[in-house]
Amino acid sequence: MEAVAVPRARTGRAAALHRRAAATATAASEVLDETRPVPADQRRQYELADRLRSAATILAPGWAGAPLETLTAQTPPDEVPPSFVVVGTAAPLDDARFPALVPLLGSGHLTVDTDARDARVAGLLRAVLLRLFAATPAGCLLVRAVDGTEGGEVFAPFGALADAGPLPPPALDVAGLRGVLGEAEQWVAPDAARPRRRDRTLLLVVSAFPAGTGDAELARLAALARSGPSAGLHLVLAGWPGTGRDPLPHATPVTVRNAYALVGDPPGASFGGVGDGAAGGLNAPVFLAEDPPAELVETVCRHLAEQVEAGTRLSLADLLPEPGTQRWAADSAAGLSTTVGDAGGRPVPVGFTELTPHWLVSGRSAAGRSAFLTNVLLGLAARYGPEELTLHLADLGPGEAFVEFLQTERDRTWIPQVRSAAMAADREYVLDLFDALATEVRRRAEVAALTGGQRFADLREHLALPRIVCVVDNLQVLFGEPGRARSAEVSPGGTLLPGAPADRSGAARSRDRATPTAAARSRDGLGATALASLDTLARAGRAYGVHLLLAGEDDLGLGTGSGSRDSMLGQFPVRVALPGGGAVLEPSNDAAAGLPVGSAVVNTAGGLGGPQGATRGHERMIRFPDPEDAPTTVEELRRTLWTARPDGSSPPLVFAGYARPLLRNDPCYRAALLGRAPGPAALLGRAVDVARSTVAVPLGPSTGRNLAVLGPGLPAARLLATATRATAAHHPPGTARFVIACLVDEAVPVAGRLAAELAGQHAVTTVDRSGLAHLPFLGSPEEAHPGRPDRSTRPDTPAQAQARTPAQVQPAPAAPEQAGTGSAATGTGPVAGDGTGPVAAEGPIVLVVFGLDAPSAEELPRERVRALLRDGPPAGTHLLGWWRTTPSFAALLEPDGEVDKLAAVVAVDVPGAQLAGVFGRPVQWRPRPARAVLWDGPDEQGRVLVPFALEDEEDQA
Ligand SMILES: Nc1ncnc2c1ncn2[C@@H]1O[C@H](COP(=O)(O)OP(=O)(O)OP(=O)(O)O)[C@@H](O)[C@H]1O
Repeated sequence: MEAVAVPRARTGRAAALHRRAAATATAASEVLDETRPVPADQRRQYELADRLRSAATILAPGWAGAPLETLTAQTPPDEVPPSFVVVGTAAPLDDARFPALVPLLGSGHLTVDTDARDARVAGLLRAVLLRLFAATPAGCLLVRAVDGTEGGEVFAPFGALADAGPLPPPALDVAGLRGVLGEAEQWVAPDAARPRRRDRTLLLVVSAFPAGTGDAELARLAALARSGPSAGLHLVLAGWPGTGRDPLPHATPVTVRNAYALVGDPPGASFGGVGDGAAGGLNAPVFLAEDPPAELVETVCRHLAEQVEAGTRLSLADLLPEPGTQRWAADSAAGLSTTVGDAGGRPVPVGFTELTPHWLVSGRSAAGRSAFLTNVLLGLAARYGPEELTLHLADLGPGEAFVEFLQTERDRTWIPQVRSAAMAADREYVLDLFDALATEVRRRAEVAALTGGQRFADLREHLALPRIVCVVDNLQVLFGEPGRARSAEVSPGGTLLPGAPADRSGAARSRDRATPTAAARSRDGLGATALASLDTLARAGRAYGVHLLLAGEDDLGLGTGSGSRDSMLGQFPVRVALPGGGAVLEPSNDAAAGLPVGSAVVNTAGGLGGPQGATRGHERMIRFPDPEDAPTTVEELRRTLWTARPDGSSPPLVFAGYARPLLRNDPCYRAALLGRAPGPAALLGRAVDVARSTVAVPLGPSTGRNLAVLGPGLPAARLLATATRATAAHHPPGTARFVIACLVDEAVPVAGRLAAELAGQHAVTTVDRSGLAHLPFLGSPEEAHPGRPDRSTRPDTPAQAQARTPAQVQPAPAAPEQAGTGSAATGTGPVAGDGTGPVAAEGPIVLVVFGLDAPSAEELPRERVRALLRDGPPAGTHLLGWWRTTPSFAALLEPDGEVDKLAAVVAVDVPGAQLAGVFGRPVQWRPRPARAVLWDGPDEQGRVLVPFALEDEEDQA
């Protein structure tokens, strides 16, 4: 019984299980029926699949939709990005299949409900990315990826695209996701200043949302989805959380099932067709696109990277406003902004505003610093007119800089925003530039105070106030040793206009480079003064539209790398690190390591770094073009801007540290020749300053209005000769008398030429040493004033002197070569005291003596020379003298006497230490070629000047 009962029971249980299974199957099939595509009429399915296959070859040809096995890395892209891309194979029947296409680029987005931790989804993403990259012309598709899967390897096969730019390494965490969102938001933000390039598309791909992704990020994605398609932004989001959240706007949703996937309706359309009554979506199961072979992905990416590198070389035009946009349309009230380069296909703008007032740019020599600066300046000049922007440019390094902006001998156009420019500038020039800018800041501050403390943007409503950008390159020289960067004394161009470069050729940019040394760290007095001025200017300038762009090597001598968060450096939030320029970033920020030429790290947070691998909103790696590759663009831009310059614009004031000014071109000299000088003066050269002032020693009728030239060599003698020529020009021809004595052999040619040249204009008498000793105003008291007590060392009046001259002054030599030092009488010159030349009878007398320190000069009693210096000028006699040794001049000073009671002193090649004895205080000056320093007046700190070159100086050398 028992044996029978058991099978029965089992049978009963089996029957019950069967019934239950049948009921489950029925229930399951009811559920599945709701979702599984309902098989339609078979024949129709075959026909439809056939038609859809044909349609797919048209809608998604080649890389967009063809089977991968039919494609190779050499298969070319289409001319425009594909509108559709295949996501899998739809199979309404096992043997009726067609490619499942979705619209993406140009129209919408794609979401997948499952993330890439499911290998099929990872494969789908790689397949879609591969197809889109390969189907789009190189450089037109930019992808930003977020990979929240463990290990973050979903996009690893695309690594070759990282360096080239189209697909930077993916963001791996939520901070990175936010960075990518920020970038995408910028992409869609309407911004007139940098219109989007219409030939580029940004695709944001998320393989899985990183841990910590919250509602805020998802909401930002939804907002991007709404505005993206019309702005060229598209999203592919795997793991898009569907539950409790609306579908992503404008997206085609893909839902992954166990064996297949379902493709929902694309935005604004239905697969089912009108009136089909289907629940929506493609009415067929879709087998997702398979993971493409890794080698194919790598080959395609390598190929693409090469094309991007070669084919999308940036050109200067990419940084300028699009052709056809209105010139100088931008307003600088709120700030200036220009495109400095390109980050992964996106233009990168950087500005000068109150928040980012000043920039530091660093790069080693030949790192493209000039190229970067030129791009920035041309970009600004193209956007902001002269009423919005003024530029001051200075380069402390040797060589010709900023030539693109200035007049040359061959091309007289210039960039009209440039007010001043200096190449191979002296440190004193930059100091003067800072002073001039500080004065302008004070002026603006005063106006602001008068108008009730208005801000810059408001002030502009009352006043024409351009923003000012001051660029100083090779700033480290300012804090280094004086003269470290000096290279050439004479202009390489030889026949330069004063201060004008010979041409704008690239060859002129090859420089004799100065390398900063550790010694540069110890600032001298001038360096310390410069730093203090810079500090003041940086702080005060930001609120008044005065901006600094400081460039150079290493830390620019500012100590940025020391870790000190100095508050002055805090005024420079924008840091640009070119190759070798990582010192302007925070020490822990190694973003600039290994940069190639033509790229830079642009950081707007004072060089601060951020989490490794994360996309940093405040930092971009950019590429920038070499403007030398686009000479025509530069040329056309300069000409266009110059043509549009406001009426009355004058060219920039240019200082070229390697050039020597010529007397005949000097404006004060020309004015003197035309009788328009304010008073007699000796002109020495041009100051090392922004205004390019002529350095003059007025020779009025007051005590001590003489010139003492100190210096051991011929440059000092030449300076004396030129100063004398200039003095002569201040007197109408024939109204002055020049008495020239040369007591040292080496200056004989210089003195002779001078005498010959002046003889055509004035009475000139050349005397030797004994003639000098017997001059009425220098001789012994008895000789000078017979019968008069020697109170005074006052010389004869000019009339007295004139009365005595024929007897006591020897005529000038017949030819310059004959001017000598040995004999008492030296023959007759073309103009002499014999009344045969254009002789001045009553005019001032200028006594010019070369070599007042010579042993023969000892015949001149010191007290007589002193008296002449002190009392001669009121009586119309001025001494212009050259002392080769400083002590011989210092000996003329009375104890506690002030030098300015005797003469203005100009030193050529005399170290500061030797001058202390003359001025009674320490003098900081290291002589350098083609520079002199003038002290004229009791409080004079010494004015650095470039002495005039003699026209024939090279012959004489
Ligand atoms: N974006 C670029 N891509 C490729 N080459 C570049 C780029 N910019 C500049 N160069 C080239 O690099 C070299 C150095 O450029 P540049 O003169 O601008 O450097 P620099 O840093 O100013 O040099 P230095 O200050 O030492 O004179 C030049 O031959 C220039 O043509």
